[in-house]
Amino acid sequence: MARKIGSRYTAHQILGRGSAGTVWLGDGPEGPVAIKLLREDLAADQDLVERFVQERSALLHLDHPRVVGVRDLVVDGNELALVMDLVRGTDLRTRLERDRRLAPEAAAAIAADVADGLAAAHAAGLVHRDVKPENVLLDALSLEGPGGAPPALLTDFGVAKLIDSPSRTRATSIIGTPDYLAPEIVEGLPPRAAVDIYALATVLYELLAGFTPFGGGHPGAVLRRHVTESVAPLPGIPDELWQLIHQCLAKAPASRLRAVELATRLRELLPSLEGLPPLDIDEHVEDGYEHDEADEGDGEGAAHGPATGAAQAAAGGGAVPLVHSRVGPDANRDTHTSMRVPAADELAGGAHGTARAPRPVGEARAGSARHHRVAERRRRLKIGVVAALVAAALAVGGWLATSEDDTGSLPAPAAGYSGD
Ligand SMILES: Nc1ncnc2c1ncn2[C@@H]1O[C@H](COP(=O)(O)OP(=O)(O)OP(=O)(O)O)[C@@H](O)[C@H]1O
Repeated sequence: MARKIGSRYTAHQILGRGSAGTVWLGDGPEGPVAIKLLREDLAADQDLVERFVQERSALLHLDHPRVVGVRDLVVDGNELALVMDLVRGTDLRTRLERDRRLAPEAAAAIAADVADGLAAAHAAGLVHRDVKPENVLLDALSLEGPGGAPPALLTDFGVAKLIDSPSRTRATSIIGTPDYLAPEIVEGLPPRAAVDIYALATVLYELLAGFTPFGGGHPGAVLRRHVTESVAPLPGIPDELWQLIHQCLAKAPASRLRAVELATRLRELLPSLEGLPPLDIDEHVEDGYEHDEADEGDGEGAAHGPATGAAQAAAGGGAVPLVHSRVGPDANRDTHTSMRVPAADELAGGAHGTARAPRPVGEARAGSARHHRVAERRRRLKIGVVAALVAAALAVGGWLATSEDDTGSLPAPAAGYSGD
């Protein structure tokens, strides 16, 4: 059902829902648009509305082909809406869920597009603060680029910052999505452009690997890993591509490349990545056995229990807002996180910490998406084995009860799995 947004826009149909609100397909004086209608509780926040208006000109002036343009900001009674360019296509999360991993050329091309968008934003003094696959839209109507990748556009500029108003978060809170948060944010430093580079390198890693480098398990554990753990090269990854990712995942913000350099370096690499297939990195994990003992021996999963928050979302391929959603679409959930900044000893592992040496590549971390896929497979296997044993026992019992020919011999047991 159509609804008016301010005096100039009409929203027709819901395109999707995020944690900050609902995105509608709409139209305005210049044709079709996407309208992000912020959640009521956000729209009712006076401080947020003021920031919204303050950000107005910065957002409206960020005009770049790799950034979803914000055309208008509407404050109308209790409604707060961002009117954006309409992108016909899907978001990168949806593509990743479909393909699980992208070929290096396509992954690098998409990351280069996003880096271009970030370069323009950073030059304008804007930090995105929430770079993740959900915030990258793929334009299905334009010509495909290298590796068959559709042109990518970065969206949701300014939203993380808007949500980060003093009345909504305290000075010690963290804003962002845990898997993509740079270590300096976890340590409580103000977010600068380098946080976007770290998040983009995380996205690029995820496009290649199918999982993020530090995700999985309790959100607090994810934050700590950003600060304490290093990441090993993905098997089979071209060395130069790995060097770029590695440099942009540096703990020290100053060691990371700037967006414009990253875009250039990625584009320079594209010819050498042409035709390479997606990395073949966790087929053995898919088989579900090779690293089980190591996984289960890692106390982290045990300490935090199975598939809480981040791991559940990661297992489903989704990003991991620290504040869990309430029931139902567009529920009154918080955007991103209001988690406090961990103390130094907690980051270092502390008395109850779980800091560990870097894992060998390919090993699933307890609590990670892969760990839970393995654990789930093992659980199903166990259920199957128990069911088979019960069936066998019933069969034997039935045979004993009904056998007229009591020779003392039992039927041969059915062949079945006996391991684990
Ligand atoms: N400009 C746009 N054009 C077309 N579709 C869009 C546009 N912006 C967002 N969408 C679609 O609307 C949906 C919700 O987007 P939204 O930005 O609200 O949430 P999100 O980024 O997925 O999650 P979150 O806000 O929790 O980070 C997404 O599926 C996205 O594909």
